[in-house]
Amino acid sequence: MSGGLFLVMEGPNGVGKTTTATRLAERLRERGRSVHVTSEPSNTPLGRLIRASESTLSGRALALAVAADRYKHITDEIQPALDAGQVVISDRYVQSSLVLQRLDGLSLQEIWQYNAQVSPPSLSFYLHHTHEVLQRRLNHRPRLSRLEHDGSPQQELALYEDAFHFLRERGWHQARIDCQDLDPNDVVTTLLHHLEHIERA
Ligand SMILES: Nc1ncnc2c1ncn2[C@@H]1O[C@H](COP(=O)(O)OP(=O)(O)OP(=O)(O)O)[C@@H](O)[C@H]1O
Ligand SMILES: Cc1cn([C@H]2C[C@H](O)[C@@H](COP(=O)(O)O)O2)c(=O)[nH]c1=O
Repeated sequence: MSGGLFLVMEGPNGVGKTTTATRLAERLRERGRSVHVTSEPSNTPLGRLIRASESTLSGRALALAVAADRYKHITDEIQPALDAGQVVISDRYVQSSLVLQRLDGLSLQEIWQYNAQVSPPSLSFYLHHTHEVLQRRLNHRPRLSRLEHDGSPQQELALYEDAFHFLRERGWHQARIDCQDLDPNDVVTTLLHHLEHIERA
């Protein structure tokens, strides 16, 4: 992708994607960067429809709806921000589909078919934690989504590992961040080290 820098925050439910994306944006802004934080499903009528249909839209229909939202997200929001030289941080992207749609019964190959034409990010951060901590965080939530309820942190972690290897074989730039013993600021410091490395390259 041309222009700015396209970063993606991935990892199991409750690992800290949203927290980390927000704090990374703050730290980058302090360094004078212009940052656009976004998420998938997108904050558009289609993305909001997908979120609102979470309990009823499933399997192939959900996989296709999420992929359609992603292509529109790229053309309408991500690419224009990159063209304007911004750093774009997306809370969830393709690795999420390779996990969540698999939990919903699809194969990696089918999910990839729907996502094969997307723009690869400059760097995808895969946040990782122990299943015990993830389960504890989910236990504190007032309600769980259908996929959070149907899956488990252990299952999700195993599928995220598969997805990480699957994307690596396809040449995606990814960094696996072990968040154990790291508070949110430490996680962001680790991400910034990775960014310095890719921006030097
Ligand atoms: N590094 C961290 N250390 C301790 N707690 C954290 C850390 N990162 C996030 N948390 C806490 O974990 C909880 C889940 O964080 P967050 O909502 O950012 O996760 P998420 O991955 O975006 O979740 P979801 O995928 O379900 O939306 C929050 O209570 C947050 O404050
Ligand atoms: C990106 C993406 C999202 N989903 C679904 C799964 C959840 O219902 C929401 C994401 O909500 P969260 O607040 O970020 O946990 O969207 C999906 O099924 N597949 C995807 O690739």
